[in-house]
Amino acid sequence: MIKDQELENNHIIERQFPLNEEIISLLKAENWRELDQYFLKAEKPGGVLFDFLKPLLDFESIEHIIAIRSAPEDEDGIWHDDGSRILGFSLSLTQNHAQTVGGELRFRPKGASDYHKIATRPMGTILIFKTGIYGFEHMVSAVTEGKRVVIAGWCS
Ligand SMILES: O=C(O)CCC(=O)C(=O)O
Ligand SMILES: [Fe+2]
Repeated sequence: MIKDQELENNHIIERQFPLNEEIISLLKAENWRELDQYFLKAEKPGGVLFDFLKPLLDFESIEHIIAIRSAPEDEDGIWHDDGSRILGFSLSLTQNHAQTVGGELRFRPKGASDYHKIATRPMGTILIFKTGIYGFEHMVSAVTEGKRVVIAGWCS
């Protein structure tokens, strides 16, 4: 059950997630392994990410991946709905978002021709959105300049 009124009404919302020095130094060092470990802990009950998302809806577990897209080899993603997950999120860890072109998150009711688009967000911004369970789908467009780094994840 969704508990956040803004998420309920708007289907996709943007919040600021508190990033600490540890995350920022791991990012600068491109230490993806340790960064992944950090979020494995953060997404467990009592962890910072779990507790951050908890007020928004009822869920039991979180999974994540570190998704990196960079020009020029990047390609458009495909429309998808995150399957049986009840919520999707995309936490930007993009350090130079002003120099990053493309990498839009596109979001729409399944099969609609029009979509809502959100350019690559600054580091610390988290987009939280409804999945196919609620009749929505999303995709990420190709990064045509720069590099986009996000923690993409799902609540179940
Ligand atoms: O890269 C993103 O912002 C979202 C990625 C995504 O939708 C997914 O991995 O399911
Ligand atoms: Fe997704």
